Formats: sequence, C-alpha cells, structure tokens
Amino acid sequence: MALTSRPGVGRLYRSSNLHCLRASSVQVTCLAPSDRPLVREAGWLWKQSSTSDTQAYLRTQKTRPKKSLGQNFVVNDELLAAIVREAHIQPGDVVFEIGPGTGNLTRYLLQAGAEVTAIEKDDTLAAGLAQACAQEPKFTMVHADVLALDLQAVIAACLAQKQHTRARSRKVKIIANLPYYITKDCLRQVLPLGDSVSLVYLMLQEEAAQRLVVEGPGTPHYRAMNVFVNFYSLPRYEFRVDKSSYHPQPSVDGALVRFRLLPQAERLPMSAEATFWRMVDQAFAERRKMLRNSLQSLYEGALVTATLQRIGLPDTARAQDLSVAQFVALFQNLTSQT
Ligand SMILES: C[S@@+](CC[C@H](N)C(=O)[O-])C[C@H]1O[C@@H](n2cnc3c(N)ncnc32)[C@H](O)[C@@H]1O
Repeated sequence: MALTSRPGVGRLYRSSNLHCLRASSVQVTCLAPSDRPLVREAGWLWKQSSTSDTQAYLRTQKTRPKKSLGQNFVVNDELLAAIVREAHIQPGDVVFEIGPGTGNLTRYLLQAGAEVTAIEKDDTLAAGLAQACAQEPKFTMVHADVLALDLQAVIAACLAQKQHTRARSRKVKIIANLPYYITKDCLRQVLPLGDSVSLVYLMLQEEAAQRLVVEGPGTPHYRAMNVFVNFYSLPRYEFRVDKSSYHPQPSVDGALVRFRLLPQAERLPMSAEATFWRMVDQAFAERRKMLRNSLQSLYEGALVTATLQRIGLPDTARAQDLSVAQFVALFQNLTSQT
C-alpha cells in the first residue's frame, strides 16, 4: 500500500483495491467492497488490548504514545466491549470513529458488524491501522485532522456511497476518544450534524463530562457550551472510566457521555445560528454581569431591558439564569426589532 500526500487533507491511501469517494472539499480513499473473508486469525487487529499487547504493537510501529496528540489508549477489553454494547452497535451500522489510534476500539466495532470510517491524525498510527485493515472490506481510513475536515461532506459522501449496500441506517453514529483539549472544538463541529448523525459517544475527563451533562441555569459551572450541547442534543452520562484503563495512565478518570442529536426539525426554531452563538458567547463572557450590560457591544441596553420584560424575564437577568429556550426567545425577539 503506497502513501501519497495532498495539501490540506493529509495523506490518502492508495492501492489497486482502493477506490475514491469524493466530497465537495475532501477526498477520502476507502476499501472497495470485497468478497474476501476477514483475516481475523492473524495480525494485531485481532489480538487483545492489554497494556503489553498495545506496547508491543507500538514497538512494531516504531512509535511511542504522543502527549501532543493526547494518546492514552484504552487497554481494557471489558471496557471496550461495554462501549460497543452501550452504543448498541449492530451489523450494518455506519460508524465514524474519531481518533482510532492503535485500533483497540476499532476491532470491537468491526466485530459487532459495523462499517467503520476511522479519522486519525497521527501519520504512523493511521498508516499502521490502514495496513492492519487492508483486507477488511468494512473499514475506511481517513488520515486527517478531524478539526480541519468538512465532516458533514465526508459523512454525506459516505452515506451516498452506501445507499446500494447493506448499510442499515441512513444516519451514522460517531464514537470518539480524543485528546481532552480538542473536545469542545470537536463538539462544536459534530453536534449540529443531527440530520446525518444519530448518536455521538464521547470519552471525556470525568469532571468535564459531569459539567457538560449536569450543569444548567443557576448552577455554578453553567457555560455557553451547556447551551450549545442542549440546543443540539440530549446528553446523557453513561459511566465512569477508571484511569487504570488507559495506557499511558492519565492523572484523572474519564467518562463516557452519549449525545442523542436532534435533527433540525426537532430543534428550537432559530433564524440565524451563527449570530445566535455570538450572542450566547458574549453573554457568558461576562456571566456575572446583567445581560443589559454584557450584551452592550451587540444591542442597546434599553432594547435588551425591554425585550427581557416582554419575554417574562426580570430586567436584571444574567446569562447564568437563562435556559436554552429563554436564550432563543431573547435572541428571536431582539432580532425581530433590529
Ligand atoms: C485518547 S487516544 C484514543 C485512541 C483509541 N481510540 C483508544 O481508545 O485506544 C486519541 C487518538 O486521537 C488521535 N487524534 C488526536 N488529535 C486528533 C485530531 N485532531 N484528529 C484526528 N485524530 C486525532 C490521536 O492520535 C489518538 O490516536
């Protein structure tokens, strides 16, 4: 299998049994459908995911876990099986796995019968997993930084290609165990995709998971991200993951969170999403200030005061007091008057 470079996308895997899937702004190379049986009897992909197996695999790839890419691999087979069970992965499900790393979770997804598209930034691990899955007809490797991808276009192209295959659903599931520092950016990219993505399962730091799911109006850590999450999805805390389940072991425990994405038709009506999020971000930038002051760079204070009263809120309201529905009502009323 040869590797070629392409600016802005990363590398594409080419070989005689590959064919290309074209989206508007990206090119993804995937394995052509094949009748060949899975080669499960040999190779890394079908071993167990213990620390020693993972270390041995990394040695064969002449690489080490990279802190800069948040590489803490899951080395607990029971946990990997539990994630796949929790996500109800069934034959024909189309799953996007972001950050597959050594393929520890990929193996369980494939064993459950999913069609897996993996997006991996690390050069060595992307090449290694593509190689390990070279005979696997249900596997596609996209070697790219997920934050630089037009994910919606890649998913649309993938679903269009599967229209004539046995794929079960017209929506995909996303599973990601990513560096914690890109979690927010990844959620901002993924949660609005409810028309093509049904569920997102994300492994997060335990404390971050609690904050995303539990916080709401009036609680101490309620932030713009909570409004974002609850506008686009129904989040649910699944379970805690002990730090001993990773190699190398991080300093804190993790957790699995499920986001059931809302298709556009089921969200609160919104006329201008980008402007709405600018308002919410601005409101939370100074969350202890009253909205009539914190929103001054966007709307006149008197207009904010009158609008708050019109929608039944006190004119002293602060960002930390408003529910998602109240933010939407405030925005829609403000924009109808400007
Ligand atoms: C925490 S490890 C998880 C690996 C594997 N899923 C597991 O559970 O063992 C994070 C993975 O995400 C990859 N990664 C980091 N940043 C990424 C990005 N921006 N786009 C795609 N993959 C990324 C890393 O190289 C690594 O393989």
